[in-house]
Order: sequence, then structure tokens, then C-alpha cells
Amino acid sequence: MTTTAPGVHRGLAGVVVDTTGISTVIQETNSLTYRGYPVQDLAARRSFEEVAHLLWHGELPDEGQLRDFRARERALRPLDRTTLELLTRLPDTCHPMDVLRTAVSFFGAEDPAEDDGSPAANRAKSLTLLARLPTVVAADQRRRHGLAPIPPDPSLGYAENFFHMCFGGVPAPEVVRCFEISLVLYAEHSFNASTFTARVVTSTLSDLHSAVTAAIGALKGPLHGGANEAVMRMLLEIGDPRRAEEWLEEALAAQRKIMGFGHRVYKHGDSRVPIMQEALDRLVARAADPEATRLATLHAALRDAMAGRKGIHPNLDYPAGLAYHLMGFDTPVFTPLFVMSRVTGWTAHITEQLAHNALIRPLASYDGPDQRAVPDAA
Ligand SMILES: CC(=O)SCCNC(=O)CCNC(=O)[C@H](O)C(C)(C)COP(=O)(O)OP(=O)(O)OC[C@H]1O[C@@H](n2cnc3c(N)ncnc32)[C@H](O)[C@@H]1OP(=O)(O)O
Ligand SMILES: O=C([O-])CC(=O)C(=O)O
Repeated sequence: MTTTAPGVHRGLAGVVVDTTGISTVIQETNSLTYRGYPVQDLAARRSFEEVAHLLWHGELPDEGQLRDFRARERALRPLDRTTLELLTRLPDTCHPMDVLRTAVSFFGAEDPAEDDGSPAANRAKSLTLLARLPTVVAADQRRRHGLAPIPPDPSLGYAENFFHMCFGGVPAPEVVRCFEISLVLYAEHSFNASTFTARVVTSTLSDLHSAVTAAIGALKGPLHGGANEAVMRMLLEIGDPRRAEEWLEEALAAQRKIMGFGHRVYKHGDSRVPIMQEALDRLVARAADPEATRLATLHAALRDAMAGRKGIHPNLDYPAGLAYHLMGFDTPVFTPLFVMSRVTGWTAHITEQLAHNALIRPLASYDGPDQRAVPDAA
């Protein structure tokens, strides 16, 4: 725990600020549960849509509920002309997270029921965001390649439709499955920085779109969601598996943080990594491509070097970053993919915060100048 002065918990490390019934990390077994279900089992046996329903409603959907959920999600995917025009006006030099943040803020400005923060209204807004964000991400990725957006296909599931909108086709089921596993694993992680941001905004009784917009800003940073992109840039910078150890020594000597390693809560490895790593291994094996094999070898070499040198293990961003690269996504799109998933957790927390709200307003220990007289103006 980081403590800089008596009673000060910099970074809120080790501070329990509220209760939650949405998810928990069980330190003793190094596991994570969503509403009581182990995330590994959810990733192996359930779709992302089912997990979104679980996070929002507290229970997995039955057959009828899932059919209804899917039908509503599919119907909400298209963007109107104003949003599509707005996207084309943003500079294509800006980061895709800026585009997503702007889009959510714009949806909030357009939302006629913005002042209605009831659970039912917020659930409807959450589903609309879940359905529309992939359409924004895909259109933005294509525009950066000079390509027109591909409209959503309501005959396709959430993950398949996203590939269709990005690339004009759906890859092999194993690739789609790997993507879906990443979405399930990224969906929720208790009071992480972006979720806490959403809860802080909500605690002032502000609206859902404001909270999600702020959460996107928090996720963008490389110490949080931005790490999945940074992992890929780091692997490309190292380039050769034989350079991994030497590169690591130089990076540590330069006091660099090694992206995709370490975690505030997990100190012996991230509970989500084994399942994402297995999915990544399957992706690499399926690709049967020398470049994919070389990157996977480098990925493993850096992981082993980091474990040996610092005893610090990968977090979920480490395998997810390489997996997204092998699926064909541009590196700057990796954190928006995280948003597409985490919007479920954020919005579940917004509802929970509102259900037993207390304004979030911590104290600070002052270490500035002693009180002094204001000098006369010059
Ligand atoms: C989905 C997610 O958001 S997961 C997190 C994604 N972020 C990253 O991968 C960025 C890289 N990792 C990090 O910067 C950190 O591990 C964090 C921010 C995730 C967690 O940080 P904290 O809990 O504050 O741990 P803290 O930064 O105090 O690290 C403790 C020690 O481990 C070291 N350490 C932790 N992570 C790393 C890392 N990735 N590279 C090098 N050293 C590290 C720190 O330098 C520190 O060493 P010291 O005690 O000698 O000063
Ligand atoms: O919990 C955290 O601090 C970061 C993280 O892994 C996540 O948000 O998934």
C-alpha cells in the first residue's frame, strides 16, 4: 500500500470505498466472479450477450430473455446520418478513443430522456450504447483506410457482426470465439479506475452518458486500458525474440514501465490471463504463419524474462493485445475494443451506484504553503 503521509492512501491503494454485488476478485484462489459465476466458466460456455445480461440484470437470461435481448441489440445497431457525418468531421489524426468519447457524448446530447435516470431508462441507454459502439468503432477504423462504413447485419451475432462491419466478412469460428472470450474477460473488473470514474460522475447524480464519456477518458490511459495497444507497440519495437532479455534490461534501467505487466489487485498473476493466453495460443496455431509464430515466441520470451527479472506477471492486456493484432485490428483500435466490452460493467456500476448513492468526495492532506497575506498588486 502506498502511503505518503499518515492517513494518506495515494492512488486509494488498499482503500475499500463501497460494496458491490457485480464482481469480485477472490485473492485466495486468484479467481474472478461476475454475479457469483467464475469468469473462466462464463468465457468457456456463454456468449458476450449472455454475460451483458448477467451483469445488468444479476442473472443469466433464459431462452426467451436471450432471444428478446438479441433482437433488441440487433435493432439498435445502426447509426443515424447525423452521427455518421459527425464521425467524418473528426480529424483522422485523433485517436479512436477520442472518436468514441465524442460519439458517446454526442449520443448523450441527442438523448431526449437524458434527465430520466431511472433504472429502466438507464438499462435502455446501456443497451443502445452496447449496440451502437461497435458500429462507431468499425466505421472509424474503415474511414482511416479511406473506406466507406459497412452497415450492421441483423442476421449476425454481436461478435460476427463486428467483424463484418470492420472487414466485410466474418472470419473462422475459432477467431470469432477468441474475440468473444476477450469481450467476456474484459467486461467487468470491480472498482478499476474507469469504473470508479463512472461511479464518481454518477455519484453527483449526473447522467449515464456523462459517466460513460468520463470512463472512456480514464480507460484510454496506458496504465489502464491503453496498455493493450502499448503492448503491441512494445512487441513491434523489440522485433526479435532474441532481443527480449536485452531490451527488458535496457527498459528497466531507463525506469520504463513494461506494458501489459503488473496489476494493482493481482500480485501473483491476473486470473483472466490463462484463459486469454489459451485462446491466443489457439489463434497462433490456427494461423500457421511464420510472422504470427515469431510474435508469439517474442511474447513468451518477454513474459519469461519479466518473470525471471522482476517476478511481475502479465495482466489481461498482454495476451489480448497480441490476439487483437492477429485478428487484423489496427493497434489504435485495441482500447476501443475494450470499451465495447467494458461498457457493460460501467453501466452495471452506474445502476448500482444510483441504487444506494453517496456523493464520492474524499479528503486530501494539505502540504502547500502556510496561510499567508496576499501582497499588494504590482
Ligand atoms: C486492464 C488493465 O487496466 S490492467 C493494467 C494495465 N496497465 C499496464 O499494463 C501498465 C503497466 N503496469 C503498471 O504500470 C502497474 O503495474 C500498474 C499501474 C498496473 C499497477 O500499479 P501499482 O499497483 O500502483 O503498482 P506500482 O506501480 O506501485 O508497482 C509496484 C512495484 O512494481 C513495479 N512494477 C509494477 N508494474 C510494473 C511494470 N509493468 N513494469 C515495471 N515495473 C513494474 C513498480 O515499478 C514498483 O516497483 P518499486 O516498488 O521498486 O517501485
Ligand atoms: O482492475 C484494474 O485495476 C484494472 C483491470 O484489470 C481492469 O479494469 O480490467
